[in-house]
Amino acid sequence: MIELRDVTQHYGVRPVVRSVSLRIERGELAVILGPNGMGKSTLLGVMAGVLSPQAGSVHVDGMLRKGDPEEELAIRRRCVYLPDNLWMPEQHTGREYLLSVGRLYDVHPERVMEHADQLLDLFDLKEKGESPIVGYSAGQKKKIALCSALITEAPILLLDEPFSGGLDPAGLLTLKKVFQHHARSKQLTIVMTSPVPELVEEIATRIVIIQDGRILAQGSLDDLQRLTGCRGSLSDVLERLIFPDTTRKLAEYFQDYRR
Ligand SMILES: Nc1ncnc2c1ncn2[C@@H]1O[C@H](COP(=O)(O)OP(=O)(O)OP(=O)(O)O)[C@@H](O)[C@H]1O
Repeated sequence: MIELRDVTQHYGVRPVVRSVSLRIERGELAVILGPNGMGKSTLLGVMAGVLSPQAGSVHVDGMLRKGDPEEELAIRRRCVYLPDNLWMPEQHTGREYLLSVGRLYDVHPERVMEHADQLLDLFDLKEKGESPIVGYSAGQKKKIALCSALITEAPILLLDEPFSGGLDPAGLLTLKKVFQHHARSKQLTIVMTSPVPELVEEIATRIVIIQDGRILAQGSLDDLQRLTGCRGSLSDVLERLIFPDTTRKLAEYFQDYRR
């Protein structure tokens, strides 16, 4: 379980996350959704402990984030955080990287070996996994980064834009199915950011819509549809909530274009 209590995060004097309170239960697949620059990655960074909020607190399974050093260590063992642009040791092969991350998280060596094979196969990296990461395409690097989060078998995954970075349709589908399975069957808590509703609509059990660093609305798609009175897709719901002017602006633009 992850709980944020009245969290505020500034860059310099500028508040980017403003008084956010949020509770995500075990087994939930929560998506922080909103337009670019609204504070999604910052909010995730606060949950991950890479940023220290100026006000408020973060609790993971009842332990205070960045409080007692032993509790912080226990939290780090339970959480894996994947930033959008993960640094990876590019001279090593994808397989070597996965094995070292698995060891770091104390996964049994035999299990790590077996799981690395399965993940490389699942994401079509069986051959590529044997060569240095430096020679991977952008999508292949993204896949290895995602595999490195999965190989930890950590119960809490914090993922910044896991669906971005050039994943192919097979990669996107695989990732969605893996996330759904892990949340439902293994009761993993998965929190991810995304600016694109279409990519997360079918898997999110909770959608947290962020605008200007505040939670505008949250709940299941059903909840958000009820709130907005819109029975359409998540994209339609988001348009009602955040982009009510988009259709008008497009009409005006095309009108001007014809002149
Ligand atoms: N290190 C930083 N220093 C100063 N300002 C920052 C820093 N990181 C982000 N910001 C600013 O904070 C705001 C929120 O950024 P953030 O990356 O959290 O948004 P986001 O919703 O994740 O955006 P995107 O969808 O584009 O990834 C933006 O205006 C951004 O310019």
